[in-house]
Amino acid sequence: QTLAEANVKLLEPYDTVKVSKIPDGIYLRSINDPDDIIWERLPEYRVEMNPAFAAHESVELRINYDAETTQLYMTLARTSERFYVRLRWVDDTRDTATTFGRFRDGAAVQFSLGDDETSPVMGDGPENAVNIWYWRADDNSVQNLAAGGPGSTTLLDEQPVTGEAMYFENDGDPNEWVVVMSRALVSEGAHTASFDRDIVPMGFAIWQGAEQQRDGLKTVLDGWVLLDMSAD
Ligand code: HEM
Repeated sequence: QTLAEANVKLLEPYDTVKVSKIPDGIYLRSINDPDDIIWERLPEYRVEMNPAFAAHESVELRINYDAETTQLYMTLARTSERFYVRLRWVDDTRDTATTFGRFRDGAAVQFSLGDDETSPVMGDGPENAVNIWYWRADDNSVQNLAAGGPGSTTLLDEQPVTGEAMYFENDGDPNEWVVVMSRALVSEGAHTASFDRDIVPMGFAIWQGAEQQRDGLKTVLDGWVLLDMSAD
């Protein structure tokens, strides 16, 4: 465990975490600025990410269950208008294109549209769907998706989620991606997660492009983190 890890609280699946409130009148330099000083003032947490189990055979052939768990660092915040998640993780290489044997880096968060009984494996059927925000390093955009289990990922008509990423080549320390995604708290549309709830179950996925990760081949949090939205 590095010093950086020791200073950041580890969240286990099904832990509750309070979403920080950014006071009214405080603004980021730009809407999703990954490098804004505000992030240093808010608590950061981490979760341990493990390879997603093989949902189909082609994943089984490529998966490396012995791979070390990776750490995903996160800051969870809201203003009176928007919800923000800032993700940070070590990645030696910046993969922004899909070429032979290499794929783009990516990150996604998912929200249960119901409670934490919904499957954290991207939901389970149309009645137990999830809303996914999916950032990809190739076009640096965030897609607003819905899924009711692996293989059912659908691009939604409404695209209210925005994001921005920065890749830091750190002198002496490992390189890392920092990605901020955000959305207005109030957003219309089918399969759009509501933040007007006491508890919002949230999940996480990371794709390391240099390790051929794409689709189901990725690291995930095995379960939900329960967002406590009550801060004011
Ligand atoms: C054990 C857990 C999981 C398994 C077994 C799994 C499996 C899969 C499979 C088989 C696919 C390819 C078919 C498709 O596009 O639907 C896929 C794609 C995808 N998954 Fe998952 N998944 C898991 C967890 C997650 C989590 C936690 C998230 C988000 C936080 C997520 C987000 C996505 C996204 C965005 C895609 C589309 C990727 C692309 O277009 O390259 N998954 N997953």
